[in-house]
Amino acid sequence: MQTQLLIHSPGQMLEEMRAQAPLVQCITNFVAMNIAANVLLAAGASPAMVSAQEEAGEFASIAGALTVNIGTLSPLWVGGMKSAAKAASEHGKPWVFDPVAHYATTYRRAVTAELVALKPTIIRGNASEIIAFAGSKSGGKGVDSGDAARAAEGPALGLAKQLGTVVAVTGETDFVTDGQTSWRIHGGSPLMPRVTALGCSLTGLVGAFAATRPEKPLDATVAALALFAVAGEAAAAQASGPGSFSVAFLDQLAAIDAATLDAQARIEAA
Ligand SMILES: Nc1ncnc2c1ncn2[C@@H]1O[C@H](COP(=O)(O)OP(=O)(O)OP(=O)(O)O)[C@@H](O)[C@H]1O
Ligand SMILES: Cc1ncsc1CCO
Ligand SMILES: [Mg+2]
Repeated sequence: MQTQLLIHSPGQMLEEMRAQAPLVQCITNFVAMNIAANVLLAAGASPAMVSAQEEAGEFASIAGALTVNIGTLSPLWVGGMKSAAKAASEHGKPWVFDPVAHYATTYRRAVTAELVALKPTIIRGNASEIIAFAGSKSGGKGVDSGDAARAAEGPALGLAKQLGTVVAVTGETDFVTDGQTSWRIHGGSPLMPRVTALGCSLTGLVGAFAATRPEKPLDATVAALALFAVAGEAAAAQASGPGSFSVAFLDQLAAIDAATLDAQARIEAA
């Protein structure tokens, strides 16, 4: 499709990311911790799950990027999330926010407002999460999306303009925008939402690409989503269900090279 319109092709970004193997600080939930670390390692990055308030800010100053995910939120997490986000901003490091089910409870809404005020570079969520930011009623059920990704494109654009961040909505088709330029990424598989925490893991991978090209958060996000889409499609072709998909997906994240990614990514200007 129109990959050539991106300043950096996803393949070129993948090569650069693997050459750098960036250190990505992932403050993610208890469910995602293991699969997210494996996804980053398979793709070629170096994850570190460092979240304690006593060290999260200091660590953010040495990491290439920070990712923050509120999936299993409790007071234990919040101090570390905030000090890491502040330190990342102060040191000019990109940070990615994954607002898991932020609409579900008063507590999640309050913590989300505090984190958004710390100016994430990129927000990555499913359709229900992005729709809820626009104040519209979303169809989400807990952490799972209940809305079509297409329905979240308008809210994503509005959110990107309002906050001056890159916003990515994932689902059957992904949509990424910085409020000016927008892309759709096709591919992936319906098996992906049947394996827990792949979205959380993708947020970590967005962090890895953003660490590689901190000055290009839009292109970096597109590259991460394109790698997931191509790897997901290839893994589904070999899988007989969510279990074997999960294994094949990690193998594909490691096996896909720059040329394959550029040849198979289906990226459309939106
Ligand atoms: N129906 C689908 N068809 C193709 N790909 C999909 C589909 N649903 C999700 N994906 C892909 O799955 C990955 C994770 O996105 P998803 O929207 O499921 O995240 P999420 O809801 O935040 O996940 P989680 O909270 O379980 O971590 C993305 O790469 C997305 O493109
Ligand atoms: C299942 C689940 N519950 C809280 S976080 C999480 C991982 C997917 O978001
Ligand atoms: Mg999610």
